[in-house]
Amino acid sequence: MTASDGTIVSLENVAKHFGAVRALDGVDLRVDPGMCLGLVGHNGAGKSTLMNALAGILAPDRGVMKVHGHDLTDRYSVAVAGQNGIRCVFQELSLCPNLTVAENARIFHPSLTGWGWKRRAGDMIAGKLDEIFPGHGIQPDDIVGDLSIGKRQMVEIARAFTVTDASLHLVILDEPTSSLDAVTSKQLLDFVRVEVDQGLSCILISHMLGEVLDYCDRIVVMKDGLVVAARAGAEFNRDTLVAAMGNVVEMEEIEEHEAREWQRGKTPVAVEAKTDTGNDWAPFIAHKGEIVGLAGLAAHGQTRMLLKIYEAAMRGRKTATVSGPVALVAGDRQTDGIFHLWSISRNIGIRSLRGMVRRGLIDPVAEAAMGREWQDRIKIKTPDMNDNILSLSGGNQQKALFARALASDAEIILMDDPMRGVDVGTKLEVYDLIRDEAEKGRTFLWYTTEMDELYNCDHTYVFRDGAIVADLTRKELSEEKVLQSSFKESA
Ligand SMILES: Nc1ncnc2c1ncn2[C@@H]1O[C@H](COP(=O)(O)OP(=O)(O)OP(=O)(O)O)[C@@H](O)[C@H]1O
Repeated sequence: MTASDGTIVSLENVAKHFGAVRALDGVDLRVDPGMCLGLVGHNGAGKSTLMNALAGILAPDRGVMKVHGHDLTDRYSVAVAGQNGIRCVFQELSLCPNLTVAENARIFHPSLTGWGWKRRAGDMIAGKLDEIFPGHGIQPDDIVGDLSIGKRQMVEIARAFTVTDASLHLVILDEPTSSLDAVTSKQLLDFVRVEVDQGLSCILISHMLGEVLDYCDRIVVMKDGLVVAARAGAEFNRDTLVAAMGNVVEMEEIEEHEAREWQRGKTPVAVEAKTDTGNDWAPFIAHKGEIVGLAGLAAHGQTRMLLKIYEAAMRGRKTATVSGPVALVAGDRQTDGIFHLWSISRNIGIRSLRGMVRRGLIDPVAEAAMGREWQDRIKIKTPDMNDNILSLSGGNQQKALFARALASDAEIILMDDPMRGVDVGTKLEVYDLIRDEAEKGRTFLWYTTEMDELYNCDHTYVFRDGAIVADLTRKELSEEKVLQSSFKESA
């Protein structure tokens, strides 16, 4: 059932307020069949709110929502979106962690009933995973909560593209590659392109501007709840896109990967560890003041190494040698990072409580002062730091986790893919902050799925199958070398 103009969805003048925050301030958006639409904007610009409205999760305060030309404003809901072939892959993944991969797939398909439904659901999701992510290594009977965040993201994406009886018209992908490595991200984006060429439509929300520029037919830029630019993808380049987002960063800054002066071994060892495999090409060593990268395909032992070091420092385990207090910026912020019931300020201050306790109680003035300082330093977008942490956009929650680690007394900071969902302007500021703190003697161990971020590191260990397979200096580092090491024996 398609209206005469062929549009899948059109939103007119859609607004949504959360108290004083105008998350959407009158947005128009239109998606046509066979279109990959890129949606970009700074953290808190309103992208996820707009997509939540489109997925039927949030009811707008005003505006018109039309699907296939029909005005559904008054009766729009998740069920109506689903019936009209609109699905969403959420930034904060929506899988049930206690169910298997197959059972999670079944949730989207009520028609999968009767004898053998589990096997059929398993075959369906396995087939889609094979199609999108060949070599994914996920089994239909895996419990979702046991999977790494990258694999969970893959399951959530594959599930969104499964089809049984109802047809699929539009898949909204909210930062789908944020936990995927370069190889898996490309598999997904190539798949999306094929689907779009066959008539499906996708909305791709991403802070990876290269992805949006390379894969989207049309790009819409949001700023402070408004659409500020909407043009054919080919009419943008990185400069004009960054400028449209309202970022004051210059392109040279983004591309500048100038190595800092660093002589390895001139400072004492801060961390020494080995993987469990016994196959390491080099021991894992970080010196005081060093920025050490952890690279390779996702879930090849990088997070395990960070947790091993964390446990050695926090619980006195002999799994690694650590010279001082550590703080961890968790990669899976919903599960391991934020305290969901607490305010933003308390979430930041929790790692520094010792310095804030007066007569056995947390000093609210000190806590608020720390919150305000970090709000200014890394621009956490909120009207009130006493608001609940969940009132922040995804990228702003991630900034709060950064602030927690940097505000603490930790001499060693472990970062597990810490820039998930952080916008381009903030990233550059955080990179500078990390450099400054390293100059002052802090040690950073930085696992990242973003190749470009490794250029901020003094040297980089590449992991494969749980072992260290290469140790690249800043000068030796290249995407090709990291990929080579990720697939071959050593580099
Ligand atoms: N449930 C909520 N309660 C209060 N404020 C909210 C809520 N959800 C979103 N907001 C606010 O609305 C604004 C837009 O948030 P949204 O999540 O849409 O941004 P975004 O563009 O998706 O950001 P990011 O790139 O960080 O994911 C932000 O200022 C955010 O703090």
